[in-house]
Amino acid sequence: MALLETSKHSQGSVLGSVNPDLASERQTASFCVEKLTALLDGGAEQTRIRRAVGDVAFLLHRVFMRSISVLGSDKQVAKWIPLATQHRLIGSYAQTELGHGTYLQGLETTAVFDTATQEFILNTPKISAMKWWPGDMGRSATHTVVFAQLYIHGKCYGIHPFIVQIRSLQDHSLCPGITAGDIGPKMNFEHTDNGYLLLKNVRVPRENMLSKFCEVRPDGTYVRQGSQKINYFTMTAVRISLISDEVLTALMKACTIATRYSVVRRQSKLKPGEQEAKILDYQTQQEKLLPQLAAAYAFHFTNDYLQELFNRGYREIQKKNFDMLPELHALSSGFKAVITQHCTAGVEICLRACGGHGYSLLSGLPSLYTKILASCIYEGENTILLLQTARFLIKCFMAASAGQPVPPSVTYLAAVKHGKCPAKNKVDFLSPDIYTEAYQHVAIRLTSSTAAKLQDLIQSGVKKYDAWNQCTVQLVQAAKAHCHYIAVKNFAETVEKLETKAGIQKIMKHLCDLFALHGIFSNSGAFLHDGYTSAAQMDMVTASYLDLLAVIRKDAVPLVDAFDFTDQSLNSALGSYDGQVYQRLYEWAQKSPTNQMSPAYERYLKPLLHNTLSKL
Ligand SMILES: CCCCCCCCCCCCCCCC(=O)SCCNC(=O)CCNC(=O)[C@H](O)C(C)(C)COP(=O)(O)OP(=O)(O)OC[C@H]1O[C@@H](n2cnc3c(N)ncnc32)[C@H](O)[C@@H]1OP(=O)(O)O
Ligand SMILES: Cc1cc2nc3c(=O)[nH]c(=O)nc-3n(C[C@H](O)[C@H](O)[C@H](O)COP(=O)(O)OP(=O)(O)OC[C@H]3O[C@@H](n4cnc5c(N)ncnc54)[C@H](O)[C@@H]3O)c2cc1C
Repeated sequence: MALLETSKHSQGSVLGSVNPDLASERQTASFCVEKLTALLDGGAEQTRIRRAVGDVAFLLHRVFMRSISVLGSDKQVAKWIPLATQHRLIGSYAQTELGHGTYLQGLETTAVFDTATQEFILNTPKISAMKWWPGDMGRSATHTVVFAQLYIHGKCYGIHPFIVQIRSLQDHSLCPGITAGDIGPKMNFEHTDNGYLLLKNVRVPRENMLSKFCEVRPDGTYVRQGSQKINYFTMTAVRISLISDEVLTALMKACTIATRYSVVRRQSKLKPGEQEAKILDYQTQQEKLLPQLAAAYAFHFTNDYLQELFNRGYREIQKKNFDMLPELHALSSGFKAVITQHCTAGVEICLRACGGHGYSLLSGLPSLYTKILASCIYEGENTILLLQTARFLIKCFMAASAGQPVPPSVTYLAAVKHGKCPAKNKVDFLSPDIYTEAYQHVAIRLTSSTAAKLQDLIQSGVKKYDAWNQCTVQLVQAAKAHCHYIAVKNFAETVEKLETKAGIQKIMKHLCDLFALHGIFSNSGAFLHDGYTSAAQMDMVTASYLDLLAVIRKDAVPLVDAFDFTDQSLNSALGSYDGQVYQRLYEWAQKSPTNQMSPAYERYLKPLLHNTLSKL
């Protein structure tokens, strides 16, 4: 869809004036929007830089670069990263095959080391081994990181990454032994040419196996530092980057579009005798949109926490200390799944909250939704990743129960479980201690009860793998509860440290309360299950939750303005900064290709209509 004239800056208007209904929402902000934007960017200087650079178009190219930067030796980084940074090559990440995406041990592409020529010979032994899905592989990429089973002197060492040139830098023709193309149409993911790749006796030099942690010496000796899963580390890195770069941005854009539209759209009479109400004045509309807004802020701060943990873990790994890797894998996996799932559902809620106009491509919402839906699948299908988190939780729960030390994010598993929620009235549920403890209680209960079921099954003679499979639904629940507890706890701790001036801490506290209470309100069974909270206390949660909607509603527009998206990046007739919705819808519709005379008229309609004419 063509980008029609929109203001280049988030505070501009090409149509001259800002819709008064939207303008009035900006006069009553309880906090400084510019300061909140700076907080989200990590400082005013970062805001200035971001505004200057604009939205960096994300290519799979960065996943290629990330593979080399985390798995490549210093020499390989020095050689390949400058070429990729200057776009003197276009990279791709070729791991998934037609027959395997999740089960990496099952990948069938082979890389056999030839000591005579000091090369690896890569092959696609059968159709199911064909690389299938790699982004930019279809037409664009000149190079790719291929994940293949490494064989030396007939012994398999598991999957390893190899840099392979697939297209000529002179004329973009396919290199010898390479067959590649596009995998065909997808559910609106056309901005990337996902492709297929077949390898037939493709030879690459020994230096092309990424060798920061694993190396093949000239005589064929294999040397590895850290666990064999270190070759999965790119995925850990991308899962964390993915959250901010792709998924959270989509939710923030959807919240911006739906919120601005909801103060411009007037529909039905709320107060008899007055003009039609802004749809955001309806409690149900607030209950659709404001928890999504709270989640966007919550997960922004969760991502800061993950990024800090990753940076710390990566520094340790570079010192060859791999102790943090399991916790990093468990958290990145769990949050990639929880946040992609929540943001996908959130974007859909925003789309549906805009009525018919939300369904128009001109709203920008359908393309946000279909694009973000893919994030629940790629970079690790969500169920698989939640089971990885659960595997870590069960291991740590057993260790904690035996009094052994466990990583910081799971020390709570050894905490004494509280019998009952101490809240006496609805105000108590605005206390982070009260709701954080409630989330902790549920997380401990789900992990401990599933661990007990697992143990009972095994002790009753069920094979371990069968017992595990019979617990996977509850293991997924435990993993989600673990992540929600950490997200709530982290949001509350972050708010505690915020500056009180400029009204930022107050509005963030309201959003933190809303995020936490929305989770309890919409998943009340988990909190009522063992009597930890009573039905009366659940009524208190509901009362505080609904009160918060009215409080936050007043700041809804300033809260989305703080995301600071330009009209160009929103690409939405409903969400532009000036709120001139109807004018833009009409203008954009007139210019839409759907308004060109269809060839079907000449071929089908005209003969029919002329035939009718002759009969009238
Ligand atoms: C700067 C960048 C910008 C990016 C900006 C993003 C924007 C993005 C835009 C869109 C871009 C689309 C990009 C899509 C790109 C793909 O989709 S790439 C392909 C993604 N594919 C996957 O994620 C595959 C998922 N599958 C897997 O990871 C593995 O098969 C599984 C599920 C972890 C199982 O592996 P396995 O070898 O069978 O291992 P398993 O027996 O389950 O576990 C063995 C041990 O390994 C450990 N382990 C497993 N994995 C790991 C790991 N990763 N780390 C550490 N330990 C691990 C386990 O914890 C376990 O430990 P213990 O419990 O034994 O102590
Ligand atoms: C838009 C898009 C872009 C992509 N880009 C890339 C790329 O650039 N590079 C790349 O290498 N790959 C890419 N992929 C592939 C992607 O990584 C895989 O599709 C993903 O890892 C899921 O694997 P799969 O397709 O084999 O699904 P499967 O694993 O076959 O999943 C199908 C179903 O089986 C279930 N299942 C599978 N195993 C288990 C189990 N052990 N326990 C319980 N349930 C199980 C899953 O939960 C799921 O419900 C992309 C995919 C998409 C959609």
